[in-house]
Amino acid sequence: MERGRAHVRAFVRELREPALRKWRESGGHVLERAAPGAVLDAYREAHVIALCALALDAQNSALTDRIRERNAGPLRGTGGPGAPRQRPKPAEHDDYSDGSDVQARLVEANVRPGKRELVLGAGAHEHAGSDGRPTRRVVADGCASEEECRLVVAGALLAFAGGFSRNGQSTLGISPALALRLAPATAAEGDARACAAMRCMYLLVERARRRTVAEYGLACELYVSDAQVARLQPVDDAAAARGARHAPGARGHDPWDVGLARGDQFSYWRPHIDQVSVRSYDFSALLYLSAHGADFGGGRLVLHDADAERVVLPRVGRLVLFPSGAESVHAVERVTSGTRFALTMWFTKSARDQQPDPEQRAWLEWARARVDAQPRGDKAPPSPPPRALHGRAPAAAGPPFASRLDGLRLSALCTLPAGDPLCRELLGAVALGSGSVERALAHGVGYDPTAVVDWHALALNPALVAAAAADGAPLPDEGERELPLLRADEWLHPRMEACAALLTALALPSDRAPDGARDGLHAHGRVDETDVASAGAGVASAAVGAHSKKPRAAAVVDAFSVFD
Ligand SMILES: O=C(O)CCC(=O)C(=O)O
Ligand SMILES: [Fe+2]
Repeated sequence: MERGRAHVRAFVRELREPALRKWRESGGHVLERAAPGAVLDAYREAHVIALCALALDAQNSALTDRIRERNAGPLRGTGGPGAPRQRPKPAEHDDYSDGSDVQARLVEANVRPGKRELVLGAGAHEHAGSDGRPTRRVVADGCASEEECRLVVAGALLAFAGGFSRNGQSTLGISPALALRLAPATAAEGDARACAAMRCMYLLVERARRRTVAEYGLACELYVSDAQVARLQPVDDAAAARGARHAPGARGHDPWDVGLARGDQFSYWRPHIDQVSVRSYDFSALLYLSAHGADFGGGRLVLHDADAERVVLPRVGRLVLFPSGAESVHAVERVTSGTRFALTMWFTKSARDQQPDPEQRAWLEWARARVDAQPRGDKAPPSPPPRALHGRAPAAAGPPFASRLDGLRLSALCTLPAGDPLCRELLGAVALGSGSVERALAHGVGYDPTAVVDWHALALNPALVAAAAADGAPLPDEGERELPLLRADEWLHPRMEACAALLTALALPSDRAPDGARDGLHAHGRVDETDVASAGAGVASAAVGAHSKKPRAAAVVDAFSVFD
């Protein structure tokens, strides 16, 4: 084990510089400009670890491919777990109508060169909108502090680690799934630091919701319909035209260019009406987390009104509000350099269309109570909510997860998007105890609950590695840079073993394939088939020639991949 750990440490040390470079390219430069503190350092370290894990996964799959080639006959065309996946092509949406005649007509009428341009400064602005009807837009500065904005960016970066983006755009839904991913359950009660970014996101959404109620003098209740962190980066036209996915900052494919984050199929620079995408949206709210000019070039918000283009320049902590309907045809100008981060929110008057997740509601209520406590100067802010899920309290008092590992497993599972049926089922299962999680998996992805569950397989998920580091890892300080990395070796170690085993297998003469691969694995020592399956399902299946029997772990991993 010690020798293995030394390898992991050497590996991480070697990858540290390129991983840090990647962190900057994926948006970390926004944080560096503002001299990050200890918490942000921890998020950056977690990101570096997640990227190292991703690089290992990339190595694993490259090796897997080579072994599959070597073992060509029996494995070719079987569509086994290691085979390239056929993903459905996203629908083309660039005819500017989305099936909406109103949007098509208003874009045609209002998006044209030569219009005068007016910059909207801070304040409330009343004027005729895109459809000529009077409307009110609000630009409010200082709605979030620099520190809050940086924390949200740090958390989002961690969640985006190694993820693809589409058309330079990545979005991160703020949901219970993300809550579990960024704030493993064991940290929720005791360690505010680990879930600081998540709480901050909820707090800011709630602040924006209240501000919208106040600015529009609403007598009715207003609910959160959707909320996400959006990252925009420059993208080259040819790739965008192909709808290609990019690793942020990458020019071609590199070891980091793997991931699970969802890209958005829309081009953000395309003029649109928010209500056309989701009918129940009543108000759109944007809280900018990085600054036009300082953090990125381009990226201005443009409202295409009948008489003029009204432009908003994003600044850190600046909130923009506008009704989501036909009065607000808008687009974001292309980002030409750097990284633009925004918290994008949509509110609805319809109780039916609010975000339905019970845990999220519990967190929102907590956030509301916290906002209430602030002006009163209460010394003790309310404690975070218990994890009430699907109307059921956790099985026992105290933390709902028996161990830290339990929390981490579930945080990995919960990288599924909120609203996804499997995600729902899993979240519901959390409330009932881990036996039900297995049953939910059995139902959702054909996981075999009677087999011995090898949860270690979930170490494949970069979020889990990141969570391991974010969850209570000692904060690095000068001279102790490696502390979180040492903890990460638990998670990286099995993958290192798998890589080494595969290399051994590759060195064997090809006439011994496919058994050669299996022998190679055993020859490597401590690695038996179970270990290898736990280190990488795709790797294992190719390496041991188990193409006809889908390993359990692969079933779980596939479940993630269909949603990305
Ligand atoms: O980020 C912005 O300024 C606007 C984003 C937007 O229009 C959208 O996400 O629908
Ligand atoms: Fe929009």
